[in-house]
Amino acid sequence: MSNQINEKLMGGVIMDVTTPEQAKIAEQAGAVAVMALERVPADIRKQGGVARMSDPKIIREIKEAVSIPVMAKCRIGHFVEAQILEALGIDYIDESEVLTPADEYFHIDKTKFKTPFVCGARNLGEALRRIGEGASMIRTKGEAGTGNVVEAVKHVRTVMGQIRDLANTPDEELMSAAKEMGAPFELIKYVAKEGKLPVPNFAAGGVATPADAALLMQLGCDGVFVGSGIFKSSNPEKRAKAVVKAVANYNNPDVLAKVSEDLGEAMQSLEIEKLEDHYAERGW
Ligand SMILES: O=C(CO)[C@H](O)[C@H](O)COP(=O)(O)O
Repeated sequence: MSNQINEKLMGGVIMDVTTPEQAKIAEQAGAVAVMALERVPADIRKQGGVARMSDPKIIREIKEAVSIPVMAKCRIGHFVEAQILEALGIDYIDESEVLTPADEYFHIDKTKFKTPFVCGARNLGEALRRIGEGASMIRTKGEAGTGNVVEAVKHVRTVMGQIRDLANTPDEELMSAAKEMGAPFELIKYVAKEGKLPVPNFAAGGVATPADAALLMQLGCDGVFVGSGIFKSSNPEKRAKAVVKAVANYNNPDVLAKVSEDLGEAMQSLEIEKLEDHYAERGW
C-alpha cells in the first residue's frame, strides 16, 4: 500500500496543517499530502510545553476537508499514539522529533502497523535504522520551525554523500561500514548496490522560500515537507502555490524567479546557534 501512496507523493510538497481551513489552502495550492499536527513547529518553539499528537477530532475534520492523503504525527516511541492514528485511518504516520519524545531509547516497531511510517534522519545510519524498524519513507530532519534551511542542507548532503561513498565501497568493507553506521547489513548492501535508499527520501525542516525548496530538490531529494514556512508567512495561499511550482520546476531558474516574486513577508527566522532546543538531536 505504501508503494502506491509513495508514487503519488514523489516530486511533491507535503504541507503541515493544523486546521481544515489550512488543509484546504494546501490542497488548492497543489500539495500532494497534508500533515496534521497540533501546532506548526515555529509555534511549538515559541510556546514550549509538551507537543503531542493532534486532537483526533481535528484530524477527522482535516480528513473530511481534503481528498489528498492525510498524514499525522506521533511522538517518538509513542506506539499508542500511533495505534490511535491507525484507528483514525490516517494515510501515513510521522514518528516525529518535532513532537516531544515519549521514549528516549526506543523508536516504534513500525512493522506492527499496516499504516506506513515516515521518520526523520540526519545521516544514512539513522535513516537505515528507521527503515530497519519498518519506515516506508525518510525525511531528513533539518531544524523545524526555524525558517533556516542550513540544517536541512547539511542533513541532505550528509545522507547523499554517505550513499555515494557506500556505492564506491568494496563488498568486503560493507560489514565494517554497517558496524560504523550502526545500520542493518542487508540495508547497507542494498544502498551500496543500488546507490539509493530503498524508500523515498524527502527533505524537511526550515524551508521558508520557493528557492529553499528547489535547493533541496537539486541536492537530490524526492520531495519536500514544509510547515511553518507557509502558515507563518504573511500570505500562505500565495507562498504555498509558489513552493509547489518551485518544487515541480526546481531546475528552471526562470520559473523560480517568477514564483519568488512579491510573496510578502517570509516567516520570522531563527539562527541555529541561538536555539535552546535542537529538535534534530531527538531520536538516534
Ligand atoms: O516533521 C516535519 C514534517 O512534517 C516538520 O513538521 C517539518 O520539518 C516542518 O518544519 P518547518 O516548520 O520548519 O517547515
